Amino acid sequence: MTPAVRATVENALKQARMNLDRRVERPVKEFRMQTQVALKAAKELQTVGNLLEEATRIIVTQNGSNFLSQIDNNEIQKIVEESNSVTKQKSQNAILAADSGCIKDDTDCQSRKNFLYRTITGICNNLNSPTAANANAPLRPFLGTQNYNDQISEIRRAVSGGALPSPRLISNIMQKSTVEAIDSVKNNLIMQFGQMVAHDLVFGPSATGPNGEQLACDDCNSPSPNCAPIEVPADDEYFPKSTPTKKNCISFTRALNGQQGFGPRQPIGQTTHFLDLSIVYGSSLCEATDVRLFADGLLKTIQSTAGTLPPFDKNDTRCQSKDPFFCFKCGDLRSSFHPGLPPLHVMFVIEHNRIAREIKALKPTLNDETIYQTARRIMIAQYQHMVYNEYLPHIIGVNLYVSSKLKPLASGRTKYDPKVDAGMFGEFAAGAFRFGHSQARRDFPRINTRNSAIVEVVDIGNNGFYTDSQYKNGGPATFVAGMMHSPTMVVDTAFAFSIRNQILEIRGKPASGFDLISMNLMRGRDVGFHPYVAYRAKVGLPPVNTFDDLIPQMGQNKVNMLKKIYRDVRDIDLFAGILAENPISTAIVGPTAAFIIAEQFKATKFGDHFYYENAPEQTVRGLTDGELAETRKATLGGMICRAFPSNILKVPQNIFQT
Ligand code: HEM
Ligand SMILES: [Ca+2]
Repeated sequence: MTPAVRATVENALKQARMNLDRRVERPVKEFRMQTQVALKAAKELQTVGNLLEEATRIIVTQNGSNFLSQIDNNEIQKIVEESNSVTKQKSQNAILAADSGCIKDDTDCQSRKNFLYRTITGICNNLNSPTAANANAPLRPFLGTQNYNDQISEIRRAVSGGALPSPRLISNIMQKSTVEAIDSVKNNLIMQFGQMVAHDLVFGPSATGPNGEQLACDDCNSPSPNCAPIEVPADDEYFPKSTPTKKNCISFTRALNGQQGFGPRQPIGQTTHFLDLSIVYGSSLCEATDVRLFADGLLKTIQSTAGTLPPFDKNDTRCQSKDPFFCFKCGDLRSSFHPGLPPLHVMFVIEHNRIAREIKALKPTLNDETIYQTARRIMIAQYQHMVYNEYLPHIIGVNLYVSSKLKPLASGRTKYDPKVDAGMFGEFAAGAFRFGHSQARRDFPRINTRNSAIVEVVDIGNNGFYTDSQYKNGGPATFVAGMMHSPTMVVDTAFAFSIRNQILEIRGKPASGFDLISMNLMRGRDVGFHPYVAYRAKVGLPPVNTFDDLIPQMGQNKVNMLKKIYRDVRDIDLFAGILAENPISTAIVGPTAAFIIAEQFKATKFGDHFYYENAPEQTVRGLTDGELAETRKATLGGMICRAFPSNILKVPQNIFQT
């Protein structure tokens, strides 16, 4: 970088700091429910991210966008530190150390320990690029670039230059145009398992105020670049409607900006991007510490009359159910979000502890750490096998599954490719893998398998961060039984009432929650998705000039629906487009979602040094041949039977079918 460029950068940073000091970010007046809570390390990144976003804006305004190509982003970290314009930028190691009081990850990638077991944060998985796909790594744009109106952060606009239609309007029209349908074959466990996989891979934290405050983003005229309020149409049937004199908006906080160089806003994923059961073991060192018992390799549990439960999290301020029905502490902050999650979380914890006890019985002299890490390694291997062997073919269909080399081998080994970045694609995280929101039904019927009767039906709509139901009626096991024996919904453009109206609604306070479908649509714009049609070429679908060109993938009715929503075919949001596509053969999603999901799971498999089928090499101790042979026999059904032996006596032959 030339001295002149450097001087321009330093000036822009100085000016940006002053602008941020003057910027009014409105914190919420009273606490609001949220799932996308940013942890400490993400907030550290945001301090720099917000500064660089503002500095980019200044440079583009003053020097034009071409100037950005003269800036060497590798030098920016140092300049930011030297210019002292933010509290000293923390390096990755400092972020790890920021978890003071918690166990430490060994960040020396050359040390042997990291080669034996995965780190908690995912650091050192890729030895050439130690922070690739670790907790807080950036989301990767599927087409290589993001789409913002100003190339920096402003939400995409319609081809006409005006605003795109409100996501709530889109959600309403999709719902009205489609008849809700239940899946005639698949059960609700496929939805719930999918959400666990989603939470393992993705956690996009929301932006906060400069001091970590929750932002108020419900003012339709909010000037904050961290807010994108969702306008409620005048004919809305649930949320307070907009009127000719006053617009009403559903609150929407943008994804936390973790950009560490000049250029566009950069969303991040706060969990490890690897498929590594971070939902169980945590993605930060403090989470990992909180869930461990630190004796005999065990994880903490609670014994209740409803069976084994995860330990309490008495500090979760989002918890709506009161003492003694505390919310739970698991490896992921969203574990008490709705009734379907704690049962699967506790199942993994029970299985971990069973394996740990077995190891201890076989080798009584092993210490806590070794037992914990060994059990964790076996658990992750079993779970990866379930995802690749049992779950994925149902989602993307057998042909793509096989041609993408996602099917586990019957024998032999896979080969790790250090050139593959396992990091999440933004379009997977905030688009394609959210197909499950259309699978979600309104309720969770609980079944007592001893008499096969439904004992209770628990609605998602008034059970967000209420865990009282987990302590009653047979506990988690009856939820799992219910999921196995009740159907899931078809993936299409119709959604369950609670999903569209009552996410995180507080009991007795109608419209205090959110519409998940409009959040998905806005999230896609927030993180810079291109319009749906831009992805089709990569998928191998024919180009689109008019709405009618979409008929082969969507059918006339869906195309009519999209015409009602968008003025130009190039305006269609990715999430709306993929849900409007008809499923491909033997899949539950259409060609575009299937393609993005397949590409992601390829990266997740071949870019993970610890993927369970990889050959053991000098640097990473993979599974032995015997261990791998055992892992290849692992099934989700088997784990369910072992976790709930007194309640669940049999499971479906195909675990994802009723
Ligand atoms: C009852 C079921 C479910 C509910 C209530 C639910 C709710 C939510 C909510 C509130 C968000 C955050 C939205 C945002 O702020 O942008 C989210 C994100 C997400 N959901 Fe779901 N979800 C459910 C099931 C599923 C399923 C079955 C899948 C996939 C198969 C899935 C995949 C995702 C993904 C990939 C994200 C992004 C994660 C993140 O950035 O944190 N969800 N979901
Ligand atoms: Ca993970």
